[in-house]
Amino acid sequence: MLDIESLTRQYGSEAAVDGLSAQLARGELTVLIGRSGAGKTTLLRCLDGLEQPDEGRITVDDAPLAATDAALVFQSGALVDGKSAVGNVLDGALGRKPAWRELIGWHSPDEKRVAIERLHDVGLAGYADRPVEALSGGQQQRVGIARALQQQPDVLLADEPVASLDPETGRSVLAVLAHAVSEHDLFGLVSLHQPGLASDVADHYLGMAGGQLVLDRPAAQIDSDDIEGVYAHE
Ligand SMILES: Nc1ncnc2c1ncn2[C@@H]1O[C@H](COP(=O)(O)OP(=O)(O)OP(=O)(O)O)[C@@H](O)[C@H]1O
Repeated sequence: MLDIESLTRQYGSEAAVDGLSAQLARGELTVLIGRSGAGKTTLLRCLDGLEQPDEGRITVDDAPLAATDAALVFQSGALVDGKSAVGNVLDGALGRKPAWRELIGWHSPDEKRVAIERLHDVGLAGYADRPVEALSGGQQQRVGIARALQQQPDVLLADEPVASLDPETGRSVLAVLAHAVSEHDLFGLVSLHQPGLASDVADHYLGMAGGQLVLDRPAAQIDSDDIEGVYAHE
């Protein structure tokens, strides 16, 4: 289990995440919903180690979660134009390598083989050498997922990864995320503004309002009133 215990992150006098406790199960995709400003991004950034909580803790099987255990897929993919798909995937793991390797961008043949496998995982086997700017938005998001997987995370996070995609493409990208989570037995947490897009692949839903948890339920027990209830909170 991944345990989030009484997590608080303050910005000045405002708590963006306010004493939130929740659990994620391994191999499951949890969808995080809530109105704009509810605290979803802040929670994801605390899990990714980009923000330090003011209070509370995050543990996996009782051990503190390290920043290197989590990988975050950004809304826009955050890819480097001019680089190939496989080059972008390889860069995903660079922060974990010695500084000299980061400087010259050196990758071992084994890392390159794994990066090609990650592209295969996300349905982009034939696109390794394609510059990322010559890929569609959905394909770019798949590269972003492969890039996160290259970091060999235990926790796969995604912050509104399908916000800029049409519904059908968004669904297919979420299916790729869900597949990666179950295939690699990860803890998966994805924030979404259109929860309906995840209805086929979500295992669990968390809802936030005003930094607090207002919904925590398995997908099998969710109905539209539950979802609307989250957005009804001020
Ligand atoms: N770096 C920051 N400095 C000050 N306040 C911040 C900062 N980041 C977020 N906040 C505030 O914290 C609250 C939660 O923001 P957050 O981005 O986590 O919400 P969100 O649910 O992800 O919203 P959205 O769906 O619009 O992305 C908001 O009131 C926001 O203004």
